[in-house]
Amino acid sequence: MRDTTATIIDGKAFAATVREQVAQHVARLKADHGITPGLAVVLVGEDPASQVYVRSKGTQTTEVGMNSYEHKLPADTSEAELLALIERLNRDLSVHGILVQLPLPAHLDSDLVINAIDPDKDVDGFHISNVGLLGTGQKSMVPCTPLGCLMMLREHHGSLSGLNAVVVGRSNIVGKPMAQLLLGDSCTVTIAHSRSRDIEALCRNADILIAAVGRPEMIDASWIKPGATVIDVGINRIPHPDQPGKSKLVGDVAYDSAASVAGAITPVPGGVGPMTIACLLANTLTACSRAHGLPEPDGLTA
Ligand SMILES: NC(=O)C1=CN([C@@H]2O[C@H](COP(=O)(O)OP(=O)(O)OC[C@H]3O[C@@H](n4cnc5c(N)ncnc54)[C@H](OP(=O)(O)O)[C@@H]3O)[C@@H](O)[C@H]2O)C=CC1
Ligand SMILES: Nc1nc(=O)c2c([nH]1)NC[C@@H]1CN(c3ccc(C(=O)N[C@@H](CCC(=O)O)C(=O)O)cc3)C=[N+]21
Repeated sequence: MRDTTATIIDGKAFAATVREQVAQHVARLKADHGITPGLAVVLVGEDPASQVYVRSKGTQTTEVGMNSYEHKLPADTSEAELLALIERLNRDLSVHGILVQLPLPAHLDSDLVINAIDPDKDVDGFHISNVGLLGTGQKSMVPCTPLGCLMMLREHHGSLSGLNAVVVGRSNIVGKPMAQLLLGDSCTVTIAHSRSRDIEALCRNADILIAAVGRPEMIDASWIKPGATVIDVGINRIPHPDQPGKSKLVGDVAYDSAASVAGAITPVPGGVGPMTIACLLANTLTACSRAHGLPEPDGLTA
């Protein structure tokens, strides 16, 4: 039995250092070139959780010195209206990054909408061109959540080469791009999902375990190899156990249990979430630098 508990990987603190780097680059772009990066965020409908998230993106965007453009459209917006807005943002030279908040209302085809974004402005990295570029190891826009996870892993481990990585979840926005990035850093990658057999045993083989499932506290100590690094992507709001009527944010990992076995672990909140937003700002800066033919910031891309 290990008598130590895991190192906490502090995503909140790391995100603050990423934002500080972004802010310094933005200040230089302004001073030397008179350019201010701009991020447009499009929200369709009134999902309260999405509204909170969009608001915090807007605040952090202006805090690092970028322009933030928020477009809030009613839930019954037609596909043609949304595509017309995206076309306008594609042509707008003051907009370097475009993010369409997902999920979209059911009457809108999210693949069609995402693929209408200019791939060079696709700061989420969800456009099929960026997915293809990432999959073939070419320069692309890298999805923010997996990029944030990769940054924390590189910071903690140095090299990831040869490590066994297990990604639980195969979504287009987290699981699959995460697996591509880990493969790019020479991990041996396994992707597990709802049909995987003996998923606990697969996970117990992981030096790096990424949980991106959306099931509150599904993964506990018994799934984890002693000393492994655990990255918890899950954001689940559950009824508060002690305070009736209140809610609580938990990950896909049972934190206390997992921390008794893992070597390092990210908390929820304060882990992957803040890094996601910091990487969105980093991607916007990268997109702006590329658009103007200027050198890209070091250490902020994959
Ligand atoms: N921190 C952040 O910045 C972000 C956090 N999130 C959070 O991450 C989590 C995952 O998000 P996302 O990828 O969009 O979710 P999806 O619902 O799109 O994908 C979930 C994946 O988990 C798999 N899965 C579901 N149940 C099980 C199970 N019992 N055992 C094994 N695998 C299972 C699914 O498998 P199958 O394909 O077979 O159905 C699917 O591949 C959510 O909690 C979300 O809120 C998401 C984005 C950003
Ligand atoms: N086009 C698009 N791109 C996204 O990247 C995207 C999206 N749509 N839709 C929703 C998911 C979810 N997501 C989160 C980002 C940050 C936190 C975050 O900062 N969480 C804080 C806590 C926030 C709170 O207290 O509610 C934390 O974990 O510490 C959470 C969730 C990005 N997503």
